Amino acid sequence: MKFAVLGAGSWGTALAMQLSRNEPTVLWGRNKAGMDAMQESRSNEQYLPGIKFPEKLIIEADLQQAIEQSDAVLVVCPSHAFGDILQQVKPLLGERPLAWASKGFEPGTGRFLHEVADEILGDSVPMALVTGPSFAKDVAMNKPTLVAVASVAKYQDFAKQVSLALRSDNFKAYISEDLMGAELGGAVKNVLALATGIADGMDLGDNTRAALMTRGMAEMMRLGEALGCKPETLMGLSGLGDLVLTSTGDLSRNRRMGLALGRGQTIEEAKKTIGQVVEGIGTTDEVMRLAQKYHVEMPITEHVWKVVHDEMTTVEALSALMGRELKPEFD
Ligand SMILES: NC(=O)C1=CN([C@@H]2O[C@H](COP(=O)(O)OP(=O)(O)OC[C@H]3O[C@@H](n4cnc5c(N)ncnc54)[C@H](OP(=O)(O)O)[C@@H]3O)[C@@H](O)[C@H]2O)C=CC1
Ligand SMILES: O=C(CO)COP(=O)(O)O
Repeated sequence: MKFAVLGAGSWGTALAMQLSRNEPTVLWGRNKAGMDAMQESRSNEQYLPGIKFPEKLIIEADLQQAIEQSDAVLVVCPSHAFGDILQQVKPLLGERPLAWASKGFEPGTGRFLHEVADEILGDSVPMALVTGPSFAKDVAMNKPTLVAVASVAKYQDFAKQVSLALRSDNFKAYISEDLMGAELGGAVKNVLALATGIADGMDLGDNTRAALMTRGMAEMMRLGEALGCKPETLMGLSGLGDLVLTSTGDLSRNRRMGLALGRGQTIEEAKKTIGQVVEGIGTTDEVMRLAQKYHVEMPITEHVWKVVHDEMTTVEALSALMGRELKPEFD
C-alpha cells in the first residue's frame, strides 16, 4: 500500500521515512519552498537536521498530486489543523482509507479527532490512528520503536495494513480495537509531560516525578473509565508507554515546555526556543473540559491548567497539590 503522508513536520517526515523503507511513499507539506529544500538536500533540515531520506521517499508540494499517486492517506499535522486538512483532503480522497498520527483534540470543543474525521468524511471511510511512544528523531534514525495502530472493529483490516506498511526490523506496530482509548492516552500524556517537566524545572527531584507520573496515570485511567475506554489500552503503548517516554525523555517538546515553565520562563519564551508544536498547552483546556463534563477528578491536570492560564504560580500549584486532603490511594 502506497501512502501519501500529509504534514512535513518532524513526525510526518519521520513516518514517511519509515514507510519508505518498505514502499515508495509521498510526503506532502504546505510550504513549497521548504519542500523544494527537502528535495534538494534529501533531508528535512528544519525539523530533523542531518538525517538523510531513504531513496523511495517522494517529495511533493501539490496536495492533489500527492493523493493521486497514493493508495492511502496518513495525516500528521498538529491537532488544531486536523479539521482544516481533512476539509482539503475530502474532495481528493476518492475510495482511499485515511489514517492519522496527530495527538490531541479539536480545540474549543474537546472532540476526539475520530469524531472530527467521522463528521467531515463520514464513517464509511476506513480510518486508523498511529500512536504510542515514538520520538520522530529516533524513528528517523531507525532506532527500535513499538507503537499501536488503533481503529474501530470494522476497520481492523485497514489497521493491519497500516501496521504492515510500517513494519521493519526496527519498527513494530501492535493492533488495537480501542480507538478512543488510544487517542485519549496520546493526548492526556502531553498534559502530564508538562506536569513532570514543570517539577523537574523546579528541581523537585526524582520522587516528585515518579509521584506525578503515577497519580497522573490514575487521572488518565479515571477519565478513560468514564468515557468507556479499555483500561489495558491506557496501560499499554498509547497510554503508559507514551507517558513514560515524554515524562522522562528530553526530546519531548511538552516536557521541555514544562521544564521552561518550572524555571520561570513564560509560555511564549519557551515556544520560541522549542520552535515546534507543543500540543499539551491546548490539550490541557480540552482535558479539563472532558473532566468537567464527565465529573472526573483530575487535580494534576487542573493545576497544570491553572499554571498555563496564569491563575497560579508553579510554587502555589505544588503547594495546593501537596495540601490536598488525605484519602485512600484507590477509591
Ligand atoms: N514529533 C514527534 O516526535 C511526534 C509527534 N506526534 C504528533 O504529531 C503531530 C504533528 O507534530 P510534529 O510533526 O511533531 O510537529 P512539528 O512542529 O514538528 O511540525 C508541524 C508541522 O505541521 C505543519 N502545520 C502547522 N500548522 C499547520 C496548519 N494550520 N495546516 C497545515 N499544516 C500545518 C507545519 O508546517 P510549517 O513547517 O509550514 O509551519 C509543520 O510541517 C502532533 O499532533 C504531535 O503531537 C506524535 C508522535 C511523535
Ligand atoms: O508524542 C510524542 C512521542 O510519542 C512526542 O512528544 P512531544 O510532542 O512532547 O515531543
